[in-house]
Amino acid sequence: MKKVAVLGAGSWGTALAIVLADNGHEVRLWAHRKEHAETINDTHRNNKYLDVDIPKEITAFSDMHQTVSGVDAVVIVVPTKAIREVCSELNKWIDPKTTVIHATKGIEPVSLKRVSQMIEEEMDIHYEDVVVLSGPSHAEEVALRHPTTVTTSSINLEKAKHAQDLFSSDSFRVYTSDDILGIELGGALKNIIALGAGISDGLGYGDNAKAALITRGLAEIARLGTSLGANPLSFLGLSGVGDLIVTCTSVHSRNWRAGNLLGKGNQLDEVLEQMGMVVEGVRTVKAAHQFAKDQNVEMPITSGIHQVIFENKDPKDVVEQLMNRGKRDEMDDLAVLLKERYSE
Ligand SMILES: NC(=O)C1=CN([C@@H]2O[C@H](COP(=O)(O)OP(=O)(O)OC[C@H]3O[C@@H](n4cnc5c(N)ncnc54)[C@H](OP(=O)(O)O)[C@@H]3O)[C@@H](O)[C@H]2O)C=CC1
Ligand SMILES: O=C(CO)COP(=O)(O)O
Repeated sequence: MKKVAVLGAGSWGTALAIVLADNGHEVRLWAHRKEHAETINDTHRNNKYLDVDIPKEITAFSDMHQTVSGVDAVVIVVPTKAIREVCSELNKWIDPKTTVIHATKGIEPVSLKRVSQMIEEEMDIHYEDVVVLSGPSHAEEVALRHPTTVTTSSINLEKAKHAQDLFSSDSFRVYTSDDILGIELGGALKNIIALGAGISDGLGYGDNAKAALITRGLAEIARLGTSLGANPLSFLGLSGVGDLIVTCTSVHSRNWRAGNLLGKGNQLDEVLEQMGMVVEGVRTVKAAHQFAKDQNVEMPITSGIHQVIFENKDPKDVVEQLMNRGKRDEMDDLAVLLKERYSE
């Protein structure tokens, strides 16, 4: 049995805390609001975020020092916009030997940093030692112990394996990878495509359109990721196509649901207010749009979703624009990227 701290008491932090508690670990779940931690301890429920009973082995805290003292691992699961603030506080109290895992899916606008890079900037930890946990895993299903598969990835494979050992169970199968770049990008960028799948459904389009978005979305994710140095095969894995499928097709997905409301004609502000939970794709689309320009990589779907969300463009016009792009060979650029990578 290990002591593990989970920072972030939203839906995903709570579900991951349950996986760890089921594995016999002593789990400390940190909430940034004192009243939130007290409610979890008093009721063993976290109703706003997840409709399940929380095992007694999980204790909620709001004091960071108490939360992380003596733990073997810390799992950071706050929204991307809170990563820097939480990590800079964590850095005051964490023992340098502690394994640092994050399960957040986003890219920071303007700086274009991935979460592991933000962690390195805010903490006394080498980037190589940070672990990400990512894959097709809706909190609602994980909390019901439905079969789920994810990947833990770090340049330091020993750390990725440590995370694999902590989380692996009968219902939660964990693979490892050393391509943290590809795993983080896959997990973050799929949220943009899920917004698009929701918009498409909201407009009344069907399964053909969604399959097109998933497949061509994967192509542009792989295009950007490979141009940044990720292993193209990672995008065929759990944190690539796996997470794209689950997020674009599940009613649990907040990104899909937000997109669906946008497609039905609602305004972004009212959609986000209605959601009440984090919709990471909205900030990530800003970052990816900038990334694509900087890298000179074509990301037409991302650009279209940016136009709908931030440039007030009618989604139907964006669909028309996507359908009427110049004719091309399906594998054009991907074949070139793969050839470049494997020709040495
Ligand atoms: N939900 C899911 O199924 C999955 C989510 N993820 C990823 O996990 C990350 C977290 O998402 P999720 O748990 O779903 O989000 P939720 O919207 O369910 O919860 C967000 C949590 O973060 C807290 N929070 C907000 N701001 C801060 C802050 N400044 N400091 C500390 N805590 C803060 C909120 O607290 P309060 O409300 O009290 O302010 C709330 O407890 C995201 O990157 C998401 O993409 C990944 C896989 C699956
Ligand atoms: O990442 C997720 C599932 O793997 C959760 O996606 P949403 O944030 O869209 O709910």
